[in-house]
Formats: sequence, structure tokens, C-alpha cells
Amino acid sequence: MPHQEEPKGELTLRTVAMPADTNPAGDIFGGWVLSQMDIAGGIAASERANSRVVTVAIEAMTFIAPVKIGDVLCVYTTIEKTGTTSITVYMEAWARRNRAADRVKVTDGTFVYVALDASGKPSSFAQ
Ligand SMILES: CC(=O)SCCNC(=O)CCNC(=O)[C@H](O)C(C)(C)COP(=O)(O)OP(=O)(O)OC[C@H]1O[C@@H](n2cnc3c(N)ncnc32)[C@H](O)[C@@H]1OP(=O)(O)O
Repeated sequence: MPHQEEPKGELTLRTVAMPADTNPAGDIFGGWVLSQMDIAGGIAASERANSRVVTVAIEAMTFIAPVKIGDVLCVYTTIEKTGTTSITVYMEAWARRNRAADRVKVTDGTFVYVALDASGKPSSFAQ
């Protein structure tokens, strides 16, 4: 059944799940999905901080439904919280399949990024 809920956040990344990204069961490997979310969160956090960022923590991640080969994975980001140097990003990943007719929420999670200065040290950013 297609999911009736609407995605929360700003569409930050779209990519296609390829055969090379599968696990032994033939579905897309969870680590691939996590890495796409990490990339999307990094884009959102870097834009917010206006600097380079690194991932310091993944506070929560739930795999709700499998991703299939050929799905278009769409990652939506919301800046949930900012600290002195840290940015907490809530993310939802949705898969569009059957030529985008179906939209399924496949994961959500909360990732924390830290803004870095040129020497790689945590750096405060304007609030
Ligand atoms: C191992 C990997 O390759 S993971 C992939 C990529 N990520 C990395 O390489 C990052 C590796 N980690 C690091 O380089 C360091 O831990 C850094 C630069 C991220 C942080 O350095 P620290 O000396 O811990 O910095 P510091 O203690 O000042 O904390 C910086 C901010 O991160 C927050 N923070 C630190 N650890 C955590 C955590 N586990 N969860 C949530 N927030 C955290 C702090 O609260 C602080 O936020 P604030 O400034 O908004 O108050």
C-alpha cells in the first residue's frame, strides 16, 4: 500500500538505488541508505553552518521498509537544533517506485554534525 503520510522537511538529495547496492537478500543494503542520509544531512548542515562539517553522531535511525533496485531514494532534511558548533538534522528517506506512482517512507533518523574551521577544529557559527 502506498504511504499516505507526506514527507517532512526539505528535499535535499535524490538518487537511484542500483544493483551494486544490494544485500544478499536482493534488497538495498541498509548501509547504503544510511550513507545517502549522511550525505544529505551533511549538505543541510554545511549550508546552515556555512562551513565544512563532519558527522559526530547518529542518534537514531529506523528502517521502516525495504528499498528496491530502481527506487528513487529521496532524502528530506529538517534542521532540528543548533548548538555552538553542532547541528542536529532530522531526516526522512522516501522511496519512489513504479515510475514514481508509489511513495514509501523507508527510514528516518537524527544525525548530528559539527562545523569545523580550516584546521579541522570545532568552530562556532552565527546562530
Ligand atoms: C570515524 C569516522 O570516520 S565517522 C565519519 C566522519 N566523522 C568524523 O570523522 C568525525 C570524527 N570526530 C571528530 O573529529 C571529533 O569528534 C569532532 C571534531 C566531531 C568533535 O570534536 P570534540 O573534541 O568532541 O568536540 P567538542 O567536544 O567541542 O564537541 C563539539 C560539538 O559536538 C557535540 N557532540 C560531541 N559529541 C557528541 C555526540 N556523541 N552526540 C551529539 N553531539 C555531540 C558537542 O555537544 C558540541 O556541540 P556544541 O558546540 O553545539 O555544544
